Amino acid sequence: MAQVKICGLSQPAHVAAAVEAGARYLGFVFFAESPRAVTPGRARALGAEVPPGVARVGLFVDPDDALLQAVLAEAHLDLIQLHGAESPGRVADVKALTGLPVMKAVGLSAPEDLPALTDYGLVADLLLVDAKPPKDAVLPGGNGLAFDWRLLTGRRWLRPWLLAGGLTPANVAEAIRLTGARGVDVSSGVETAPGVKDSGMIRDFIAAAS
Ligand SMILES: O=C(O)c1ccccc1NCC(=O)[C@H](O)[C@H](O)COP(=O)(O)O
Repeated sequence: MAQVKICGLSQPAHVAAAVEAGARYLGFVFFAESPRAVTPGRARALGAEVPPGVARVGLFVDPDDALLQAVLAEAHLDLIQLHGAESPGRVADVKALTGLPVMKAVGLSAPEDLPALTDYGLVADLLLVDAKPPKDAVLPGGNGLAFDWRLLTGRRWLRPWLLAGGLTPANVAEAIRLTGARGVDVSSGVETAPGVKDSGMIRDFIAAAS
């Protein structure tokens, strides 16, 4: 079974559905422009009853130190996800500042994008291999866009990685088969509208990734 991250959670029922179905990672978005954004207090409450072995992931986009410190002062997080244009040096700085492992998202659309996975693999603890967002996108992730999974054929990186981008209950099994991913991440593929998760879709996604 691939490990599953359900990203952009904001409601207790959806956290419960994800945990009961076997999610390994729960993502909370700290990016104001996102329809999935939560406050640190909300994330703290959502993560309060999470059992050991399920990681609470804080998703940030080019955060400054003050934001990271403010969120961590209130919310209990186990992992930081950086989903902006953070450099490898900034990834290392965030690890040092927070004392938490960092997952770096890398957007792919063409073979030229692949070397970034090697560069970030030197500093990040985990990699999130996502679709590169369109140039006019408001959000750098969570857009429901897939990339050509064949780009990953035969590739290996220095760190464990999760596949993301346009995954749904209907396509995740095929995505895992084609890429060999041992972890998958979904946001809009388990929603009925932007930011509105669906417990049944969460369960279906995790079952299909098994
Ligand atoms: O989900 C968001 O709103 C978001 C906002 C800003 C940066 C990243 C964001 N999501 C990133 C994720 O981790 C998504 O799960 C990943 O990009 C896949 O999204 P989707 O294609 O919608 O499943």
